[in-house]
Amino acid sequence: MEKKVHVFSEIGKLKSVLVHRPGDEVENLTPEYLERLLFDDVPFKKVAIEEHNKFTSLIRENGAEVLYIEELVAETLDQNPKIKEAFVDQFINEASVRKDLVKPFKDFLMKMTNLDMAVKMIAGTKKLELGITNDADKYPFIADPLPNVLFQRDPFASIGNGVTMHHMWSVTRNRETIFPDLVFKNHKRFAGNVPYFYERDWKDFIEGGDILVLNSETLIIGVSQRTSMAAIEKASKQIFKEGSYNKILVLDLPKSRAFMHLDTVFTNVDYDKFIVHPLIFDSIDQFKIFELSKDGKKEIKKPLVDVLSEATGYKVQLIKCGGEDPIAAGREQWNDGTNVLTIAPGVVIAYERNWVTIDLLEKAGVKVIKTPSSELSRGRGGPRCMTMPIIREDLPKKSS
Ligand SMILES: NC(=[NH2+])NCCC[C@H](N)C(=O)O
Repeated sequence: MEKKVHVFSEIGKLKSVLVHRPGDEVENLTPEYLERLLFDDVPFKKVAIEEHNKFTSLIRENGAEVLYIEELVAETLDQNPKIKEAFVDQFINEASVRKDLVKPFKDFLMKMTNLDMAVKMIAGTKKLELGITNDADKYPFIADPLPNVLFQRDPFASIGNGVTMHHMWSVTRNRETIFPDLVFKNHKRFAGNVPYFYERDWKDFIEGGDILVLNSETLIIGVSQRTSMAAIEKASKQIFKEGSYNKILVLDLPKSRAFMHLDTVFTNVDYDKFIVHPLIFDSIDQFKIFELSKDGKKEIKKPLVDVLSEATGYKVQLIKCGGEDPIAAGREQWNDGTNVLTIAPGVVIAYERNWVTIDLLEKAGVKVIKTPSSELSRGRGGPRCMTMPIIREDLPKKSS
């Protein structure tokens, strides 16, 4: 199978996926920085790494290649030594490093191996590490940590054979897209073969947690706290022109942190099955559905389940995260109960803590592979958020 980007569904057998194993960045957090850095707690690194290793070994055991963003960055720089300095300059510039620290920080990074440097860029650098102990300014970092690199779902999205490279909603997360942008433009495996449907320096914000590749004709994208309608409309022009797509269903969600992305309330787990938060299920009136096509945008005034049945060609079943119990629904949604990674039609990896939702999925005939999540869940992201598929097998064409 070709090695570039190939993702024409949310459920086709997963063959290659991008992740980041948590590192020192999750220990470069204190309560006062959590809100700005968009992390909800301070994970115990040792256990977070063990949990992540377990998660990736489950993916491998099920037949997919696991790629690490920090390794791809290092390989890209190994293959193209001439671009290293410009990349370091760009990183320093985007990290808003204080003027007088630019030179020592650049020397510090340039001396490292490419892999150590990529890992360090994600981890953040403390003034202490450069021997600065009595700075008048008490802010401890030269460059902030990037704890949300754990969530590879968001900085870009694989759509068909191309990607949308995102302008992310927050200043802190927007720095993350420098890594995949470097890789897709310069790594031998991808360079010249991955069309962009969105660029990181376009102004409207969009994030991968809102993008769901339903099949080879239809995408579903959420308008959320993180993704604006303007960005979707802009991306749609490129996608309709260069991709195989002719339709984007837009779900206009309530804008809040608990529902920051579409995949915190909605995921596709089988040909005819979606897992949804009761909010979507019960309050269909609280959000609007639009259809974008080459002919423009129109509102669709039909229940979500009918819209999905039409788009998939199956009689769609919606499975409620947390079932009928509003406490279980609220708790499990907060811990990413809807945020499962589908690794083949009807087979998902889920956080084992969300047992009410897991039980309902199993009753609906979905195979659930459980993965531990005490520490991984502290950043508010689940198995889907932690992964960006690079290759999925195509789904068989539906005969009827
Ligand atoms: N696709 C997702 N739901 N990603 C979750 C990202 C969580 C992350 N802490 C943030 O606020 O951005």
